Amino acid sequence: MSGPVRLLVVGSLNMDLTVTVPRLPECGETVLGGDAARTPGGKGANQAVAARRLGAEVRMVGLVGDDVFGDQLREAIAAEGVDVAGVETAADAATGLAMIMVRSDGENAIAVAPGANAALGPDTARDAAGGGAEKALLLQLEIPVDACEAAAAEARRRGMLVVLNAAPSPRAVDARMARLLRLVDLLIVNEGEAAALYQALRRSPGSGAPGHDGVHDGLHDGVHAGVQDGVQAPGRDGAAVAEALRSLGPDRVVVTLGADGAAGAGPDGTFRVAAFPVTAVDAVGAGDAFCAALAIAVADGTSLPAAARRACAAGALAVTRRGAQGSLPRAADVDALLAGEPAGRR
Ligand SMILES: Nc1ncnc2c1ncn2[C@@H]1O[C@H](COP(=O)(O)OP(=O)(O)OP(=O)(O)O)[C@@H](O)[C@H]1O
Repeated sequence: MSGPVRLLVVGSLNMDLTVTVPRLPECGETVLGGDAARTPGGKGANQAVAARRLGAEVRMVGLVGDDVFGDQLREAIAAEGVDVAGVETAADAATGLAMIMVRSDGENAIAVAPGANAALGPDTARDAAGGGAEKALLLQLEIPVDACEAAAAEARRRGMLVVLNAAPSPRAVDARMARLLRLVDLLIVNEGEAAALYQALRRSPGSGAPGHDGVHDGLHDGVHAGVQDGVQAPGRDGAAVAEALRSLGPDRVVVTLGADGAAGAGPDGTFRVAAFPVTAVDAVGAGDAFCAALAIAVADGTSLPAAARRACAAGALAVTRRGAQGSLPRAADVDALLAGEPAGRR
């Protein structure tokens, strides 16, 4: 490796308010929970911290509100060593807020109030991508799509690797989302996000997406239904779905499959990566650790399957600990798990 990978994250910062619950409430129901916690989060900030802990040099660009949460978020990621010069304060906006419920088996449900994140404009995003010497740009969908598009276009013009974690799930692939996807080199989605994009792909005429055989398959051998907002995942397996999603633009696509690992597709074909067996405590942060690890490894020239294996190790370690940023593993932890040391020894 020729020094640390330099990564730019243009994305969200949220304060996470987390309550542990014995089960996730039904509509109209109140469930009495246990401990509550207030911790720094937001997919952008989480992935920035994850990448930093995994050894990258990271610059974050985003917006917080003019309030105490905003100051706390900026301080939290600065304390991790992330460059926060591009994290600005939006006047007249509250800091983004995420309400998280975590079930005892680690599964979660989340509602986000975007606040200042929604005010991040395309000019700021474009300037961010044009103003550094990073090798890769890492984006998520907790900021406006036109900001992502502006950053991605500029990053691509500069020859950077453009990575998009299409989370939270896009509700529709409208013209702007379609344009963004065509600017992306590496797309990372979980099962629900993959299902939503796949459905959109199949609805578009002449998409070339494989047909549905009438069986309500999950993304991976029928283990999970892959349902998000009523959308049924139609593919037979994650690798086939990843391959189909390449027709949206990204050359490389990786689908995360929770406790079943990940699947992907690239110019060299499709692959599956098994999950590392761990005791799940809290799934929050797994996706963020995975995305950061994958982006760094691919930016560093690692093959996609090997990068996905490393990312699975990072994701597995994140589920063994509570919280979002607090649960993110360090490079040495990932190296140890890849070398066969059981998770939790560190
Ligand atoms: N229970 C688990 N055991 C082992 N590895 C896991 C487990 N859950 C997640 N992972 C790892 O983390 C990766 C990301 O997890 P997942 O597919 O749940 O993403 P996500 O839905 O984006 O997560 P998040 O809940 O953080 O938003 C998986 O591909 C897998 O490698």
